[in-house]
Amino acid sequence: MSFTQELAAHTQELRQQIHAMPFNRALANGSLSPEIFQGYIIQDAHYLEGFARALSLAASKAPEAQSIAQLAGSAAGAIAVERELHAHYMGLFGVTSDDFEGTDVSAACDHYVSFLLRSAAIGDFPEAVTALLPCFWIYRDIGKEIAQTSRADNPYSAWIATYSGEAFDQSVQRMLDLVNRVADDASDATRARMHHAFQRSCWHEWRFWDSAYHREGWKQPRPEDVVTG
Ligand SMILES: Cc1ncc(CO)c(N)n1
Ligand SMILES: Cc1ncsc1CCO
Repeated sequence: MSFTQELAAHTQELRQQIHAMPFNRALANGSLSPEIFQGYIIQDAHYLEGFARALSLAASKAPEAQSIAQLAGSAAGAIAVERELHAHYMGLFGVTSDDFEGTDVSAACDHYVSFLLRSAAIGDFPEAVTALLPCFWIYRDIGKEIAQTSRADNPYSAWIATYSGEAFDQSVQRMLDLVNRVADDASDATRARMHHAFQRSCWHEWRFWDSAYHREGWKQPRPEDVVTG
């Protein structure tokens, strides 16, 4: 079994739960509320910028030239997707740049990006690339699965086409190959840290969609929890 197959086996339940989320079911049949998608796409624009920064940091730590180019290329790819997909949907749903500028990053988005940046900045290269893998892999799984059932008139078909498409598939495959090569040379202790980073990022993927679906911002102190007198 390859290392990435091991990662998949250890996270099977959570990844299946992600497929079953109401956000993804509604995206698949086109019934997802435009307000929810709008909130999601604004957070995802923030996310992709942070993700590209984390990829660039990981690129700077790569042990050989080919991986530097691969990770930096994915960083450029993420910014290109951010521009195209987000401009398309922001136009379609009437999100203005003022709406975007005026929407603070959500707690879930901030937490995920902080985790990726911390893994890339403080973790070693194996940990960094494994933390970054679910962003690629889970989106390809979800994109391909949804593409099988989605109708051509689905309002979210541009999103579905991006993540089920050939170009994205190639970058996901290169990332899987990279993580498998890194794991081949890694000690048991390093592999254990890679597993942990992967599980954390899978959880963040779940949380990002859950938070978008429930339109969560930043939880605040409850009045009833404030003790007076
Ligand atoms: C939260 C999130 N994870 C992964 C991707 C795909 O890169 C994305 N666009 N957003
Ligand atoms: C992971 C990822 N997500 C959107 S673009 C991209 C990199 C494509 O190379």
